[in-house]
Parts: sequence; C-alpha cells; structure tokens
Amino acid sequence: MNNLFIQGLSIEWTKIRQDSYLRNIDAIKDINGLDFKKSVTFFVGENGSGKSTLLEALAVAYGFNPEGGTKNYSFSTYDSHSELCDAIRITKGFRRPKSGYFLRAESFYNVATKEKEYADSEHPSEKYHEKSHGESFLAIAQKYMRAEGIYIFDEPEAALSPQRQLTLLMDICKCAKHGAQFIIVTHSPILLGIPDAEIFSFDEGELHLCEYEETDSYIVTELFINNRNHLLHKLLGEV
Ligand SMILES: Nc1ncnc2c1ncn2[C@@H]1O[C@H](COP(=O)(O)OP(=O)(O)OP(=O)(O)O)[C@@H](O)[C@H]1O
Repeated sequence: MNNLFIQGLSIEWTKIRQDSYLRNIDAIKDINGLDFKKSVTFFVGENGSGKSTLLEALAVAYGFNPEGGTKNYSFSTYDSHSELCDAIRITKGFRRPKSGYFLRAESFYNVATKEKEYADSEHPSEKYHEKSHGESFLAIAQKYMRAEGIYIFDEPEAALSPQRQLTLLMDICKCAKHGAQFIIVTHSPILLGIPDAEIFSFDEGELHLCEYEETDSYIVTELFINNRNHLLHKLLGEV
C-alpha cells in the first residue's frame, strides 16, 4: 500500500469493440492491470507504441479534459479521444490532490487560448501566446506544479531546451518529494534520469518495467555522443 493518488489502473476489455485499433497495440492489448508504486512514473517507447493513448485515457478517466489543462478546463476543439477512456478503471488512493494538470504538447496551443478566455480580473491571463513555446510551456508547468498535486504530462520536453529540461527535472523532484505524483510520457534522456522513478517500456510487445540504461532514449543518446563520428560514418557512408 502506498499513498499515491493514482495507485493503478485496469482495463475492462468487454467495453472495447472487437474491431478497435486498441486491440492491435501490442503494449496495450494484454494489459489487465497496472500498479504504480513510485511518485514519478515514466512511459517510454517507440513512436506509435501506445504511450499517449494510455496516458490520455488515464487522464480523462481521472477527470481531466482530453486536450489538457486543470480539472476545471472543459472544452473540445476536436473529439479524438479513444474508447479506452471509458474502459479504464483507476485505483485511487485515500488522499485527494490539492492541484493537478494534464499537460500535452500536441494541444498546448488550444489550452493556452482557453486560458485567455477563462481569465478575469481575479485570475488574469498569463498570456501564454505572447511567450515563446518553451517559455510558455515551462511557465504553465511551474504555475500549477506544487506539493501534493497530480500531474500527467505528455512529452513535456517537446519545447524545452536542455537547460530548461533540467529546471523541469528539479521542479518535478521537489514536488514529488513533498507528496506530488507524476505520470509522464517522455523521450527525454534528461527527464528519464530522475532518481527512483519507475519506467514502463512500451517496446517489445507487452508493457514491462525497465531500467534507465535500457531505454532507447539513453542508449541512442549515449551512442551518438560517445561515438558520433563512427556512427555518422556508418549512417551516412561517404555521402
Ligand atoms: N483514432 C485512431 N484510429 C486508429 N489508430 C489510431 C488512432 N489513434 C491512434 N492510433 C494508433 O495507435 C497507435 C498508438 O498511438 P499513440 O499516439 O498512443 O503512440 P505514442 O506511443 O504516443 O507515439 P509518439 O511517441 O509518436 O507520440 C499508433 O500506431 C497510432 O497510429
């Protein structure tokens, strides 16, 4: 027993159509239950391996808007979320989060637009559209991240420089140390380095736990940096 807000999930496959594409995603199709044991959980894997599909379903089942934001955001510019959202059952802990945010790179523009619309004199807009992509992304993460919150992030590194990824890493560790929970899809070898995190890999079929050094993000980055000339020669030949 731990004190996480989201302790695990299960999928009711009877609620998913027989011809649904979800049944063809190798890492998802055999999931019955999944337990979270650490305050920081990562989903890693190749493009198209199903990370965002599972993360989005988890976020929506927990009460977040499919396109992101706080739990108070309620809008939809397009209805693209999968039937997995209705089939997921979340095991909740006994604590209630004091804050929360579902951050996703792909619909961040729409969330920033809504933030402006929702603003009033008591809650002035942060004018995210007037900041650079990376500046606004980090600003929004920092505005909502605090102790005892629940945070579901889909590729938060997408707009961030390596230095700002380190800033985000520090903020995540600080909040996690004080009771926050993070579930994060990432390709970033920097963020994945967060100590004592649990990493679920969506590669090689069934979803499984792996070590930092076993992730492609680490292996490919390490290989490239330490063997750049050799690797480029192999990849590009005499071109
Ligand atoms: N509406 C849909 N209809 C059919 N297939 C879909 C649909 N949405 C997603 N898929 C497929 O489901 C698979 C998983 O997609 P998902 O976005 O979860 O991948 P991902 O691991 O998050 O990838 P990335 O790292 O590129 O973000 C992909 O093969 C994708 O083409």
